[in-house]
Amino acid sequence: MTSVLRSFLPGSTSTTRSNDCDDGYSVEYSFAMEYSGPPVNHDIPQVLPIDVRRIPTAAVAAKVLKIGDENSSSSGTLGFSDGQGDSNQLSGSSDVEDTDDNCKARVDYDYGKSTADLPEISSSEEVGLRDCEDEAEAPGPQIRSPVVDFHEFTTSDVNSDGSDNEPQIVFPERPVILDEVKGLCHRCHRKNRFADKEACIVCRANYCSKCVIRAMGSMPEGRKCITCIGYRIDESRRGSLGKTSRLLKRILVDEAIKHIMKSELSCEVNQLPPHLVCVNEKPLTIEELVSLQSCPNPPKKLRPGRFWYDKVSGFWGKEGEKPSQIITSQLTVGYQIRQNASNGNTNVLINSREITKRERRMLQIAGIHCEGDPHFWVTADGSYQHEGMNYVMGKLWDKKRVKIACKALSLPFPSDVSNPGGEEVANNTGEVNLKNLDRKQIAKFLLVGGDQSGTSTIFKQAKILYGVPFSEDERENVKFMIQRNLYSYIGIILEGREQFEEDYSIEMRRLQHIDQPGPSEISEEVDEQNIYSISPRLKAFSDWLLQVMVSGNLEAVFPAATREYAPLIEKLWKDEAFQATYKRRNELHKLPRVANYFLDRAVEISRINYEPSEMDILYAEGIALSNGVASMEFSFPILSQDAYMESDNQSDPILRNQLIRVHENSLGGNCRWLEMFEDVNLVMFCISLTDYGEFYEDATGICTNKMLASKKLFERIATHPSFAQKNFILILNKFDLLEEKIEQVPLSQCDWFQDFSPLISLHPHNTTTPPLAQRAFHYIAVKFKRLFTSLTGRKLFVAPVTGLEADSVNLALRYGREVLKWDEEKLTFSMNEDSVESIEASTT
Ligand SMILES: Nc1nc2c(ncn2[C@@H]2O[C@H](COP(=O)(O)OP(=O)(O)OP(=O)(O)O)[C@@H](O)[C@H]2O)c(=O)[nH]1
Ligand SMILES: [Mg+2]
Repeated sequence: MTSVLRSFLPGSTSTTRSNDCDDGYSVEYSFAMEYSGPPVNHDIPQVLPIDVRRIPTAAVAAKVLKIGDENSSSSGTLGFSDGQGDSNQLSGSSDVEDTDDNCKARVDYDYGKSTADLPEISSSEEVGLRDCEDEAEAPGPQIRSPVVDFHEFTTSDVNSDGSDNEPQIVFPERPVILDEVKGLCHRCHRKNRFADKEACIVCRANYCSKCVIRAMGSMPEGRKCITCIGYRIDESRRGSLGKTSRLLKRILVDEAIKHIMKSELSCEVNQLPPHLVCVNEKPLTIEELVSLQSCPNPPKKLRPGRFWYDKVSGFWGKEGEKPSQIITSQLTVGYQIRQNASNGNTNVLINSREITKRERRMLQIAGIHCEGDPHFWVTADGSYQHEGMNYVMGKLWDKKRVKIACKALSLPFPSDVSNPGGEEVANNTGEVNLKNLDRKQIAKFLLVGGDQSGTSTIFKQAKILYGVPFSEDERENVKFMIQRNLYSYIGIILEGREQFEEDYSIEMRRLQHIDQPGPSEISEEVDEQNIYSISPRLKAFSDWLLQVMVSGNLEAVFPAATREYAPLIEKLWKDEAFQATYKRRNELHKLPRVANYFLDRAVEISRINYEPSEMDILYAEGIALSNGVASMEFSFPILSQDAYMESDNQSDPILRNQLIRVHENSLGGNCRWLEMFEDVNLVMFCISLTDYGEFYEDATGICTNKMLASKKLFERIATHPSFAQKNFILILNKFDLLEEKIEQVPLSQCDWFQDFSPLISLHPHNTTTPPLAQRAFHYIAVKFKRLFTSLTGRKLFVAPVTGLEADSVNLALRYGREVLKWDEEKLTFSMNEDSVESIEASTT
């Protein structure tokens, strides 16, 4: 039987179009295409209005391309009819061959302008047929265009899987056309290898920009030659469905492209034929395919083929191969999984499937014993147990080592561990996805240390460094703490003033007594001359403050009393006696070093409207902000100086880190709360380098060296079962203070450091020997390294730090990140070696 192609051309029926699409043509025409016919099972007639640009000379509205069931008897004949119903028969075209009773075609164009303005359109081009004239002129080999070959629609096209389901229509296939000459347009046969071409997604025939619209019409099923409409796409082109091309962008307006791409993706005939996807040996029905493709975590780039699916765990793979993906579990697709679905030969079963060697290796890395041919039951969340036992042994996906192992062994790992099925991903916005990403990649650092070791300083420094803002509450708390501390520093100075005043009086009296031994008027005179004496009002304030401090009520009085006493601080600051004492503040041993930083701005800080700067917050000492447990998330910014580093070493801002600071006191007796932190990746243990020369009296009155106390805490944490496999970095903090202290206080103050005997150069200008502080640091570091190795058999990393210096803290934290990276690389490397070995062993 013959299909009839009809061109409906009002006014002019068979003109030849010079199909120039040069730039500069801005005339648009629109046309619609309607197609109906049995091979295409369209419920709705496809009428697609399309704006086409750059069609020469006139505004043309070509509309309605219709393939209908007319003239079914005219074999080898093209029928054209004009708008008035006249028809022109173009017979003898051997290119036209109809094999389908049911196929009908009519091509109608409606030009909105007078014939003078019309482009010339050849009779056959609307349906993508070879233009005889073009062919005659066309250079190069004369390749004949594909024949119009409508598929015979038979009952065999109705696919039935034997189930009760409705029979499914199987769309016909068309052989692809393999051009022998590259760069040839299939319609005009002009050759230009460099010009963009558009290929038919069914037969792969290429068309140049001049011919594409003529060959493909309004593209109701996307980029198909008109003769390929109703045919299944070439599966190798599935990946490009819906992705527009440069050529289309050049010749069509955005709206039209959008429309075509939408149709290309959504029209029924272009969908993956369900019967070609076989899951657990069962060809899918359309319903099964839809449920598979619309599940929250569908198989990626699904193509026709044979697959296996473990519906309990969600593992998915090609038949005879290892799993390639974890899709949503519990989908009702396919038969029961076969034991040899993935061609495993390990005698280890997961959900009735014998797993592959790689999977067994992954289980071993996860610490799961695979001896004795075990049968495991693994659910979608990674919970695993021995088959038949009601005891969950653990969760695969919670183990970091498993993630690394899967990466190294090219095994799938759930994209979102907390939700392996991906339900949330499907329902939520990008914000949630970002959170998931963060959760996935976060590296946790636990910063822990003893009293005054500097953990809160390092924590605050990290906040400032990585732009993690202090909250309003934190700022307010620190403000009050700084103001309270200020009063305590002033109290210490006032206490010192009393002492200096008394010392001064005694000295003056002694001197005057030497000059004029005699009665008591002298003492009154001495008191008046005492440079450390203050006015009665300030004296009253001083007495009150010292009293508050002695009674331990400073916290109760301040910050409430700040407003009231701020003016007095200003007065005090101007007072000569106070200033004289302040000048001698180095003699006041109770005054912390950091006090200088705040006392220099005492008047400003005591004001009610004082706002602490980030530096103030950093320097603030006392119980606030990071008292107890504090946590922050951050990422390392890529620094410009990193540019010369290998790209691998550059920190990726997407990689998130979490710094958790915890003080010894928050760990409870025997550090029993430490197990709360068992999921951290790195422990940063902080010790103050000045501890070696400091002592404290415990509750029983025994004097203990602080370094030994820190050592004890270190031992306890290093050997804690929760941290048995963790990386450790020892932060030796307050290096700046060590530099000063080591010159005055020998390291041997601490019993553990008795054998520190650095060679001291006799030459004062010797520059080859490192400074004493450096050697002391090195010595302490080695002491701790040996201790750690003896306790754990592992390696300890050590970093010198000055908590008050940003660079120093930055380096230490980046060092931590590097340690984690090395660890991951080491693991990956060892696993790769192992897997290569095991794969080699299995193949030999
Ligand atoms: N000079 C100097 N001072 C430091 C350094 N690190 C911390 N400090 C100071 O040492 C004191 C104690 O530091 P913190 O960070 O509060 O110590 P901590 O670990 O929080 O200990 P607690 O305060 O007992 O909780 C503060 O006054 C800090 O300003 C440092 O590297 N150099
Ligand atoms: Mg502190």
